[in-house]
Amino acid sequence: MAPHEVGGKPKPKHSGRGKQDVRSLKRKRDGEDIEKLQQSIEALDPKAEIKEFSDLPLSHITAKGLDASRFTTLTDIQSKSLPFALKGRDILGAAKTGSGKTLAFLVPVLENLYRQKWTELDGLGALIISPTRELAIQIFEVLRKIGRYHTFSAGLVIGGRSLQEEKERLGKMDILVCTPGRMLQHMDQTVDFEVNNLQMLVLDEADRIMDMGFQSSVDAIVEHLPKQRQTMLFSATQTKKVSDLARLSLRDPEYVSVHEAAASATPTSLQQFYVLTPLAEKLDTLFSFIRSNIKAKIIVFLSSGKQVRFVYESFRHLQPGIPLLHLHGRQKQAARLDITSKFSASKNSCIFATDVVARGLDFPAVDWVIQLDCPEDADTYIHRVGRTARYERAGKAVLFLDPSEEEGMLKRLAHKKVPVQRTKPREKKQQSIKNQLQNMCFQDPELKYLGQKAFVSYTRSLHIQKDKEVFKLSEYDLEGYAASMGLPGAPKIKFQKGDDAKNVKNAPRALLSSDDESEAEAETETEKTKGKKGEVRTKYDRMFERRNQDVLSGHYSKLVADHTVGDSHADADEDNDFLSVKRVIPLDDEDIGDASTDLPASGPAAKVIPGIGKEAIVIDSKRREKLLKSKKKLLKLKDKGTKLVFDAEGNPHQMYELEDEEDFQKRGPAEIQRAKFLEEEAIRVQEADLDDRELAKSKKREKREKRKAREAADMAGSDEDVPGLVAANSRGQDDAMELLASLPLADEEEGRATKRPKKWFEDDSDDEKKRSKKKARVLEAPDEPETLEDLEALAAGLLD
Ligand SMILES: Nc1ncnc2c1ncn2[C@@H]1O[C@H](COP(=O)(O)OP(=O)(O)OP(=O)(O)O)[C@@H](O)[C@H]1O
Repeated sequence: MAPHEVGGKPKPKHSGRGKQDVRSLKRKRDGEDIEKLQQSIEALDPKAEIKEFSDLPLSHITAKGLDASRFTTLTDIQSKSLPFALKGRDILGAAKTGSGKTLAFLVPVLENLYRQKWTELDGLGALIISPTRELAIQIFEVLRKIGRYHTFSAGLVIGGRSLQEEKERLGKMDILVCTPGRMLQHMDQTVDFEVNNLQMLVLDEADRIMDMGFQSSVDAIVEHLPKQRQTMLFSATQTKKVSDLARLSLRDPEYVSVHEAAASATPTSLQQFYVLTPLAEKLDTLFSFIRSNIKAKIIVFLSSGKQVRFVYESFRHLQPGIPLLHLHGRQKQAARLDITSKFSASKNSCIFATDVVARGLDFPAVDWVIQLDCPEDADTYIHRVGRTARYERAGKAVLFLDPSEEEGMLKRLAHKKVPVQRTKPREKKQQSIKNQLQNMCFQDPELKYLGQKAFVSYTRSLHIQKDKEVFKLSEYDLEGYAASMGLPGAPKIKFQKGDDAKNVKNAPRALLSSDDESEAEAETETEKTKGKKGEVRTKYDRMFERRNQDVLSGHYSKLVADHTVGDSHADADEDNDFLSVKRVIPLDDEDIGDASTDLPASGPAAKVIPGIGKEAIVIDSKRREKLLKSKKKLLKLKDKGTKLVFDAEGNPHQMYELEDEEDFQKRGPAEIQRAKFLEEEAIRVQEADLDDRELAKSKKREKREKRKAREAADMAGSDEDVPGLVAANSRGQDDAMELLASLPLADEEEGRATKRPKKWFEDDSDDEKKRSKKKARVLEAPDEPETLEDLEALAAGLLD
């Protein structure tokens, strides 16, 4: 949480009695102010046409904050809802994107608490719920700006920080801006978090909160709150669903829907177009568009985080000449904040984003909103285009439609009063990036893999769309799309029945399997680690829950086989795959040389691939790959090498070469030659044996003589003493007993071992393990080291 004193102005210092006088005077004056304010509010005609903030009965500190933030004139939604909200009425507010809804609820929050002289001793006064972290941060920033002269403390509860730290500060807050999941976690877990006194509840982007899978969280939050309170719901696309009202226990709410009678549901300063581009051409069209708008600020919406990552990564390589950014829910919070502020600050850049993250965000001066993947419904369309043409600024939006989507989507947009007109990309500006993408995917397996995942997630999103009049899966050219992404084929996908696009897409991340892309924000720590019944789910549990586990592995093995060996034998056992990507690597010397890149594997996975004549290796697990990063293991796989002998002319020969058959015959029958060879060799061995014996004898003799000489020298320099103590004295020990005393006794050794202070992380079993390890090591050491490994083992034992 980022706690913050909303009003942070230093108070003037006074001393003694003077200080008390000033305080009581101030209190009296504030009391009068508040009383006057209250009267003005009661007298306020909520239907009066109010144009300026200065015409509203606001406290001087809120007025000063608004003025300092340069807010003077009211927007439509502010002018229509503020009088009711200031009077404490429940509000159901709907207004177009970028029309100033944030101030429409923040001003009443500050004012109504101020008039009640709210302090932290009263507990939490207002709770503002937002569907996404980014939007919550944005609301909090506006609150800080306009509330800078107030003395309320306000906090952000959006997750991503230490729960404990948040817990400690929660009790001191007057106003909280939060995402639903994290808030609920605190309500359930934080002991002294007092919400019984809450005065105001605000739901920004209420329709989104409701259909993003947060219903149950919101229900649970509302259950903790007192029934007597003011509730305000704001959204760009208002629904008057009775069920929603019942759930939030709104009391006689005022419907403020400023643009209901307007000719369009989108700002009039927004120009909206659509282009018909078959799926297989949309990346080309997008790239051409970006290339010809490199001085603009562009947002491109895609259907999933994987799509976002693939398009971002591949376009980055293509360098269109404009800074590229990407934003999706799988990014870490800090990275997301960094990206949003970079995009906000930039004059020209292009950001690829998913819906959930970018919803409600107020990026200044966006020129273009591009919808590369068709939105799931007209409301999503409205939210997306709402990122441009905000607060009286101009903006343009382009929707990319596959011919099969055209009729259905245009019908939906017309129904929601969204005026779009068809436009065509200029032929001569159109350029194809298909070949480049193919090259890139061929050279960079990571990118190809990303492309495959993006393809799968996109296709799946089409499958789970509810509106089958718009999304007709069989009519898309999916093979063509895969090819346009640079993939050598379309991965096969098994679809699950009964998936609901909105639920899957908007459900909190934790509720989905890790393969699903969702950017919903209400991820709680408990949800993250625990399953439905509260049991802890491990990485492996999640792995087993994944759908379409073999989609990519099967496809990938095929690709690799096609590309690397041109033979399908490589994936003969692909049916046994478990989400594994096999890489087939021909085993030649260069491959072995570069152990850091593609490593061949040993063991059962090694196969001879027909067609290349060499042993090739299938890497089917990370563990195997890691194991093989040892040069020693690699050497085993390498050819052993052959010993050569050189003749007088310096020509190399094998140690044993077959001699010419005719020469051999000339020397007589084979049997006689063999007997002769054996006789000669026996004589040679006998001679060699004599030499060896002679050598051994002379060595023994030499040793004996040396020992005698040493003993004679010792006898000459010592007293008549006990021979056993000679060695001790010869090492410079004055008293032989000293040496003996310093040696441990057999049972003392054991005693000392038990007395040895234990390291805090050791336990008895560790000791035992160590001891048995030592024993095992000694036993394992071979009597006579034969190989390099034996020598190493022996050396390791000696060092111990
Ligand atoms: N009275 C005002 N005077 C000048 N600028 C304003 C005023 N009210 C709001 N704005 C500006 O208009 C922009 C849009 O405001 P805001 O984000 O509140 O819109 P919104 O209706 O909540 O949009 P969305 O539905 O997309 O979330 C902001 O940049 C804000 O600073």
